[in-house]
Amino acid sequence: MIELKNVTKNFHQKNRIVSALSDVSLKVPPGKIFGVIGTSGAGKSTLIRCVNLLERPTSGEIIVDGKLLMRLSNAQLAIERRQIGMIFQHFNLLSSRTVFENVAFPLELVGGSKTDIRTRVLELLELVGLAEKANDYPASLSGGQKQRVAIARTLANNPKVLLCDEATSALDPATTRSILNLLKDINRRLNITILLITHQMEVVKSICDEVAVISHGKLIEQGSVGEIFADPKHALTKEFIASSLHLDIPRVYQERLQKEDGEGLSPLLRLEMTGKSVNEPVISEVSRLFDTNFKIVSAQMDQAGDVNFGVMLIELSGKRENYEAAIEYFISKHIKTEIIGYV
Ligand SMILES: Nc1ncnc2c1ncn2[C@@H]1O[C@H](COP(=O)(O)OP(=O)(O)OP(=O)(O)O)[C@@H](O)[C@H]1O
Repeated sequence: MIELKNVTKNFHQKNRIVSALSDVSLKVPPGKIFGVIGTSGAGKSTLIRCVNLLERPTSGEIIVDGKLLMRLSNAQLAIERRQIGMIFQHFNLLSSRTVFENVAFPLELVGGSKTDIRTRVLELLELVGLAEKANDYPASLSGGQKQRVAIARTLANNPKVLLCDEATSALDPATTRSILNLLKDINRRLNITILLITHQMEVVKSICDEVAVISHGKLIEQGSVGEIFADPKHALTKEFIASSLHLDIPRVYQERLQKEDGEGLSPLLRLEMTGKSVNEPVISEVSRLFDTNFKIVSAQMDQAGDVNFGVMLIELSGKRENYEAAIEYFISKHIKTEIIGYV
């Protein structure tokens, strides 16, 4: 549905050239959610703005729904852009218009009877769960509600493609989840293809089917979310995954934590499970095989694509030789195991 072929974008700044995208190629199949993740300045915004030609690539091709956008006249491009919705980090609502009027705006631009517009706007507000806010102004809405209005507005003309430019970056975690759920719902119910850019692996993990990692204007790795989480190749990809596997050591444990093993102490282990880790009840096996006991101190287990992964802190107790064997066993099962200390 969306294809970027060898897209390069250079910006000319005074007497130097900034290379924002370099030979970027990707394909987003119809009906899929594709995420592009990268750190600040990697070229994410430039990439997504190239898809609807808000930025014109220096070279390469942009193909959306079979049309080579860079070869279209301005009039043809204006028509094609109606198929491409876009939402932004800061929502970009019109502050002097009510929620209803914001959503009606794109419909007024293409013409239509007042009754048709009203019916469509109310249907869209229902879809995003904001029917009761129709007459409110954006200033009185929360960030999440503003993004819902922006989503309703961009869906007004039935786009085939939705571009999301850091759509949840300005939102708190709970609101982020509700907006991501809404995007997933829209993707399923309306079969809209979504391309999103983000710096948060959480976003990729929760709704994307496929992901590409961008660094210094180049795509360094791409694949299905399951594949990438199971077997990340590039150090940056590993870092992004690790950042989504964060677990704090509870304060009572931090206070008791010793660097060295000693009489009466037990190791505190950090176990990281990825797609390579075997899907077996390893912890209870360890307990049985090596006569050790374990206590789960904290855990964050999740699913990305079809891969189970997560991180867990456990306190192992038993004889030293037993827990050493247990650690060996975890490692043999491809569970990344680290002794944080002894408690
Ligand atoms: N209009 C412009 N003129 C000159 N340089 C630009 C322009 N837009 C972007 N750049 C440069 O291109 C590179 C990529 O910028 P871009 O905004 O695409 O990155 P990003 O990954 O979206 O970053 P962020 O997450 O911080 O928004 C940066 O070096 C940036 O300074």
